[in-house]
Amino acid sequence: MKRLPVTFWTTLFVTLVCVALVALDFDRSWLARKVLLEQTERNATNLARAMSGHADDTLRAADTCLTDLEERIEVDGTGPAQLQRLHRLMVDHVRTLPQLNGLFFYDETGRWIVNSRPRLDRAANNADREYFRYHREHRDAGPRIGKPVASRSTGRWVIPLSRRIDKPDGSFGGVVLATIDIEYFSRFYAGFDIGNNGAVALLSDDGTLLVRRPFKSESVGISSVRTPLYDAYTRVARTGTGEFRSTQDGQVRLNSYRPLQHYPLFVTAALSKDEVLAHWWHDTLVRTAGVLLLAGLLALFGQRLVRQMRQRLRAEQELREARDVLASLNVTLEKLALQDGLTGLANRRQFDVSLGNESSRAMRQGVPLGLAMIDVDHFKAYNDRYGHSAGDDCLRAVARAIRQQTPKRAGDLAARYGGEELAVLLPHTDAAGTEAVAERMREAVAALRLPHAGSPLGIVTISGGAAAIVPRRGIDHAAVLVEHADRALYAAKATGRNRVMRHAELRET
Ligand SMILES: Nc1nc2c(ncn2[C@@H]2O[C@H](COP(=O)(O)OP(=O)(O)OP(=O)(O)O)[C@@H](O)[C@H]2O)c(=O)[nH]1
Repeated sequence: MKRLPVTFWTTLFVTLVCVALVALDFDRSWLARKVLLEQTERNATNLARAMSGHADDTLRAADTCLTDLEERIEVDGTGPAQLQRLHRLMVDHVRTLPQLNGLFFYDETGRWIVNSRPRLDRAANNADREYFRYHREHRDAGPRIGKPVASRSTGRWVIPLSRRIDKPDGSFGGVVLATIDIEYFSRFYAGFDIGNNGAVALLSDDGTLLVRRPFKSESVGISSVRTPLYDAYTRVARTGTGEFRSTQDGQVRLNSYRPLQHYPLFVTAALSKDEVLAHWWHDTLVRTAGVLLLAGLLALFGQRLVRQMRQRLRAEQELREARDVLASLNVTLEKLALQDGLTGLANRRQFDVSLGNESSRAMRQGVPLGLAMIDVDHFKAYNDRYGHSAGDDCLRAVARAIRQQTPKRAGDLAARYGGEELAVLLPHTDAAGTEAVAERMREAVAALRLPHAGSPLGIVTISGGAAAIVPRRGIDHAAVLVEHADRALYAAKATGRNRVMRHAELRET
């Protein structure tokens, strides 16, 4: 499988980190929102429970007064002394129970008989009130909670709580009424922290709105039957929570609703979802902006890093290629510098270096160093007859034959010494050995049988001069060796060519 480049992994890593950052932040925000909404729902439920208990207690205290009054009227009658006592009792109750706006007793015609007010308006008549008509027509003994009305005696909004009075014969004997101040509930509800857009309300089971915060007098007594909240209360469950849009102000709220324990009423506490989530939105937007900025910076740095890595990798690749080109160029240059272009043998420069090195080595080791100087016979004539280019070909052929005959020991070197003159350096070789090698070379060239009309033999031949010395310190042995070999070559030329001569002095060494 192809290995993916490091830039790919870096890009992948940076991308993953960025995505993980954003995903973690999103998850955290969503969890915070969930927790906040759950907390809000719990708050609304606790509020509804407190309201329900409070309303129950409020009504029960008022109802207890009514039961007390009912019993006294039915047992003691309504003589002047009894009425006076009833008046005192009513005043007492209203003083001690802050929720009570007033206590009243009307006879069977609706006439005001006694109440908790200091002055009694005997001309007033409440026979037209809904609760009065109800008790006149129904015999049930339980208390009745009526629709809120503006009190005739005080002008304040009150909730009527009433009970029927029976005469000893069981016929209708009038109504005792407690009016409960809506203000009392409003004051209690004002103490709740429901934010700016929260709402709480007390409603009767028939859907009539009794008290609401925020308070609007035109809302008191209206019907909530066609609201999603009432629908849920009557059709789904009498205790529950839900998200409903208010028909009063159009706000979506988290509602918790529950009935009163002893009276046909229910309460609802509703907290505005938008308001609850406003802080969360603010926090989330600020943090998300931060996280996005961070991720953006990371991506930017990552991108720069990857670009730099790419550039570096490209530069490294280019460097490697340049180095390879340079290396091969160097090899070529080296070869060019050390090789003779025409014959492919070592050039004069390499010959001189090798001669110096081998001479020193031979001196250190005390061994002989042999040198054969070789020259093509009558080469001028060859050139003249066959042309310079053919002369070059001839030189190449001679060089090839000499290279083939050059021993392959370390240090053995065949070189073009200059013009048509060649030199063969043979370390560890004495004069006889050198002569033998040169002789083999001569034979090999003759065996080529290259035609040479300018030569008495009719073929290309070579002459060789062989010499060897054991170099000693203090003398330029290299120069001496070349001179000896040259002299031997000269002798070979002088004595007829196509032969190899050994330098005479060497025989003495
Ligand atoms: N074609 C060709 N000729 C060369 C080259 N180098 C030297 N020569 C020729 O080799 C000839 C050498 O001639 P000489 O040194 O006078 O002697 P020769 O004709 O070989 O006669 P002997 O050496 O006495 O047998 C000259 O004519 C040079 O021009 C070369 O690279 N190519």
